Amino acid sequence: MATVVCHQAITSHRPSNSFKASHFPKEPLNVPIKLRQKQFKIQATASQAPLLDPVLSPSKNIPQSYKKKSNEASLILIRHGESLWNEKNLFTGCVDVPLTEKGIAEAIQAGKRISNIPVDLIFTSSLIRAQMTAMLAMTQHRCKKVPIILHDESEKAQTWSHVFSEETRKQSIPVIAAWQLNERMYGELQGLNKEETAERYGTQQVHEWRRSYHIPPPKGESLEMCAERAVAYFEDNIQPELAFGNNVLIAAHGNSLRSIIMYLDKLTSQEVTSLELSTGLPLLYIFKDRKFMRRGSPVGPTEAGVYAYTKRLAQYRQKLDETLNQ
Ligand SMILES: O=C(O)[C@@H](CO)OP(=O)(O)O
Repeated sequence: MATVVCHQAITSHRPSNSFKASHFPKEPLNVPIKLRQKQFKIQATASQAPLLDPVLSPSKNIPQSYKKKSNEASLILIRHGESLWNEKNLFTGCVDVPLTEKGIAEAIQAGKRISNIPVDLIFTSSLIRAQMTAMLAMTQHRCKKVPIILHDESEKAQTWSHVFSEETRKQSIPVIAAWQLNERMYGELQGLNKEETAERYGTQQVHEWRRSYHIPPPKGESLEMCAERAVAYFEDNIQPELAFGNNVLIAAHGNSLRSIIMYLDKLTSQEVTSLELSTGLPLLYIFKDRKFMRRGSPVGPTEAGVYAYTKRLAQYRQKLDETLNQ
């Protein structure tokens, strides 16, 4: 299988000038500073360690910010549940529409399926359907932590959303909303009915707009253009977190996730044309030794197979069982 998008070396990120150097604990260079700034903000006056999962954290006394948490991490991808425009069969793209009742149920079901898989950090797009999906899925997680959206749109938003209790911080999961993970911008197709558009322009033309890698819809983004921002964001902000040992959940969209999966699975531009993602379906990857290993879709919390993915995941589930049975 040819490699279209190569795994690039993880680059270091320097603190921006606007942030005082003294605010930065020494960290592995592969930990994105921007993200740590955000984490730091939520940690406020606490220990300055990264947000840790107490279940996975080997020792609560060692400042975790100074060492890699683990050489293995889980990555869960979820396409949002059905939206009101999916239901109406309209091209949606970057139009910000919410989930339907069915979409809400799908998100909750996805949450049940990943409820025993560790999540330390959540990335969503800036669109409500992805954010709703992440939040609803997390209501089912057995860790019972609270997902908290980090607001960095202004200094004031950052300051006003500080959390001043370390205990509370430990019981929370930061949620980072990034426009780069938004759905592909569908240009002049946004709001049009898919079936009517196929009748007007021909099935073949509409299929090329929807699924080809290089061909953009009128005044919109091709999958290639979408990949330029979504995969770059993944490489710069998400992969370093996985390399650090943080377990990540990404809730995003059909096409932004297709571009990320193309990168993870090293699909060719031809192969990605037949990649379809169902709404609300979680997909699990294990990141180890700088490689992504696809593990399919977790079936459900009661299925034994889910816990056989890796020793680390089995241990996590066992710890959850012990903690919750106490
Ligand atoms: O309308 C959209 O934004 C997308 C995802 O729902 O549609 P398509 O499957 O055609 O890429």
